[in-house]
Amino acid sequence: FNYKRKYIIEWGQKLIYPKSITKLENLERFESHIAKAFLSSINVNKKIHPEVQRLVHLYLKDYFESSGRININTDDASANKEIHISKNPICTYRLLRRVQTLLKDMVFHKQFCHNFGVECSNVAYYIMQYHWPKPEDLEMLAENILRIHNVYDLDAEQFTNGWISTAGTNCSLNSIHCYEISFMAIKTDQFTSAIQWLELAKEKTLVDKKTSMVFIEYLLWKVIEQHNMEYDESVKMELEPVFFDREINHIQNDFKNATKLRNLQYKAFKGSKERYHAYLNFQGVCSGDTFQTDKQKSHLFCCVVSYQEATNRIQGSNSSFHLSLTTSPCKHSNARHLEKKLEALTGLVVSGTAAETLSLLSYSVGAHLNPHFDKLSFMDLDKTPYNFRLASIMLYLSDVELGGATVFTSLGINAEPIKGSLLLWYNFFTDGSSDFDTFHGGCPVILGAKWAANKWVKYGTQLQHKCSLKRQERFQFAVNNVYLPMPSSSGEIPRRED
Ligand SMILES: O=C(O)CCC(=O)C(=O)O
Ligand SMILES: [Fe+2]
Repeated sequence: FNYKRKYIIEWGQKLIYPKSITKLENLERFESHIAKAFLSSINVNKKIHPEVQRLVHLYLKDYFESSGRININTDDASANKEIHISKNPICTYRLLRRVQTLLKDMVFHKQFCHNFGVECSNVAYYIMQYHWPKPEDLEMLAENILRIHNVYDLDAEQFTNGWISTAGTNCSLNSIHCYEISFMAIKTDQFTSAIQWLELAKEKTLVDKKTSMVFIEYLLWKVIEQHNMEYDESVKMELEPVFFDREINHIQNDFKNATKLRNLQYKAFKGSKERYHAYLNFQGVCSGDTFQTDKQKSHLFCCVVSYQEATNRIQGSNSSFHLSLTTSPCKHSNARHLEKKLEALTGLVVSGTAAETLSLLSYSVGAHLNPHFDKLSFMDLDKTPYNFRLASIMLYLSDVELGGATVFTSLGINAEPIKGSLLLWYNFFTDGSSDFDTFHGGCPVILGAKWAANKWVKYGTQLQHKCSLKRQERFQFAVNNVYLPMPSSSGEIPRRED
């Protein structure tokens, strides 16, 4: 029992907030309860210490200003148990920041527990289990926001005002938040982004007066100098770090007339199979671009097969982005059921040692996975061809509101995650050589959460698969023991749905 307790606490502490969907959701639920409790006790209340009262008001104001909804009516927002905040990167930033600063300041006031006994004990109980969000949590979330902004090339003003795509919320960022995000950009040498976020901070300061304009301007001056120092015409087409296409003048918003190298470079290297250009193509394809010819498109198969129950039970695990549960074989009785379905679906043996144990993935807002090959397992110490991953089967366990596609950067394919569907590809050709077109990654989740699972099928035991002496021929897909029709020379494939 003791061992288990220790394990749970350590596990909880290791998983930092921005990576863990379940932790973020728990924090959101906890906060909605505590906000409701504050509201009711502050209305009834007795004598509250004026400073505590000020802190509680500050906290509640922030909470109701960024509760993840468009129409806020106080009761509705705190009573509703639905998850809103942790599905939106801006709301999540506000949530973590509020708990880390405002709630902590309030709880640590020496009069707080005298005035709010029940709430005091509830916070203590929560913190025992999950710990306070740390500055690193907020930094990671700021990086996620920068990533979403960069990869999808979003309009910064709309984004910071709570509009993402067609989804609006009441969560917005003020001048201090924009400054904090620019600071993260400086810290990670993303000077182009830092300039944009500082300009935003400057504009917002004019209205909200929350930061020192002089300080922001000074910082902006320094960042522009840094950008200009590192900018050099001759490195324009080198991919790192990312700059604008010219030096920036020290006049307001001059960056708006500069082209982002991200876009120039993408134009120049779109579709390039060079590994060096993969991230550029990742950004393009994540943003919805595809660059296949019709003939190439015709090689993609889409078939509907009956496939339902197996995925539901796996949800709810405390796995975080790319922290997969590969080390513990799934003992669930559904596991064999799932394996059987996968075997029928693919014609591959996926049970026992023929495949790796199912591994779970989860992506919270802003989380992503850089482009890579699957062909080698990082878990297996024995890196012989027996353990190579012949095929990757990826199951989508959830829908994602926005973003989170799986993209193949040299093929220019973009697969949207759809709950209950799976994506299957071979990492090798039938002659045993690697298929370099399988370079792929997971796009940042913009809104919502993404749950997926991987079943990697090992090369070793798939002897029933015909090998070939022909160079670079692709394996066929055997669904329910029937090989799917391959494209004809005209590129046409008969459609098959069963
Ligand atoms: O989440 C995705 O879309 C890709 C995941 C992946 O490629 C992997 O886990 O190896
Ligand atoms: Fe992968």
